[in-house]
Amino acid sequence: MIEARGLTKRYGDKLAVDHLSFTVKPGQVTGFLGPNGAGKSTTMRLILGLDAPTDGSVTVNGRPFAAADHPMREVGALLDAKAIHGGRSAYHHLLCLAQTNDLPARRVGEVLELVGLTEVTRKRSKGFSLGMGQRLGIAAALLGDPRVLMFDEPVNGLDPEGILWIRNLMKALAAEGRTVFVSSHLMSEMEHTADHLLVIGRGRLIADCTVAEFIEQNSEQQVKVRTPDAGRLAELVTADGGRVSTDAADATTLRISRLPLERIGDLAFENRVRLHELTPIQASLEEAFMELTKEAVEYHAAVPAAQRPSEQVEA
Ligand SMILES: Nc1ncnc2c1ncn2[C@@H]1O[C@H](COP(=O)(O)OP(=O)(O)OP(=O)(O)O)[C@@H](O)[C@H]1O
Repeated sequence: MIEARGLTKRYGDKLAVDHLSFTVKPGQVTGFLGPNGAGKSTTMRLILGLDAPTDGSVTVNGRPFAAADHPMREVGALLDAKAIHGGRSAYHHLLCLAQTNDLPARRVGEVLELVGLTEVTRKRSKGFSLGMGQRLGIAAALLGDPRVLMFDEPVNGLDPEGILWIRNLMKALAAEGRTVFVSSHLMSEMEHTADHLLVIGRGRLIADCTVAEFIEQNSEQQVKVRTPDAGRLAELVTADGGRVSTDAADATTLRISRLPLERIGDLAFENRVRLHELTPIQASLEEAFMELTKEAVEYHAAVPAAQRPSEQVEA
């Protein structure tokens, strides 16, 4: 369990973390989401005692982590996978960590097997691919068999097989009753991995809920309609209180919100508008996240006009 109360970190004029209060519970994967610069890494560093808060507090299993007697047995963290001594083999890197943390040497072999690095245990980590480095970082996090695990952007730069592996590992660790806290700016990834979400923007907490609640609260249900009579249907839907957007590249397809799918079908039937498709669209976590954090993004890129989504026809 991780508990933050009024956690605040200021760097000069910059309020990187702004009065964050949250609880990360065991037995589930908690995704820590936010756009670039939102304060995720700073929060993780504060949890681990690598930085001191300007105000507020954070505890791991009821105590500040800096006070832990056996840190690696309490928390396993993957913050920067590249922060390893490249000249050492995977085996020696982990052995060194085990010895300095009073952990049995047999754990080294166990975690190497768990992360699938048994074949390269004697190889210098300098020659490791990004994915192998990530696995080695995770092996180090698991060395002390901790109840709390923290991963900062663990899938960055990984191939689909590596992403799937990390996803399944995190779920398995949570199913064992551990606390799993994972940061990402990849919404699509969290959608498949996290049970619970904490979303921050500009250092502030903007959502603390399940994935399903997050999508429901932050996005509109839409309906995709394909019809050879799109102009007529758009008029009917708009007159009935619906909101229509069209795709500049495909004049026969409409996206409709604010009207139930059944009502759209009835309107088409009553007015002899032929439909070729009528599909409900569940907004993805990515879309819900963009909607929620659009005010909290630090740096906006200009979008060329041709790439902007459709034009809106308001009711
Ligand atoms: N040591 C530091 N000195 C000054 N400013 C800092 C420092 N560390 C972080 N910041 C600033 O604090 C803010 C939060 O940064 P942080 O790295 O925690 O965000 P993040 O959510 O992890 O971002 P990203 O997804 O890009 O990694 C940023 O504006 C960053 O520039």
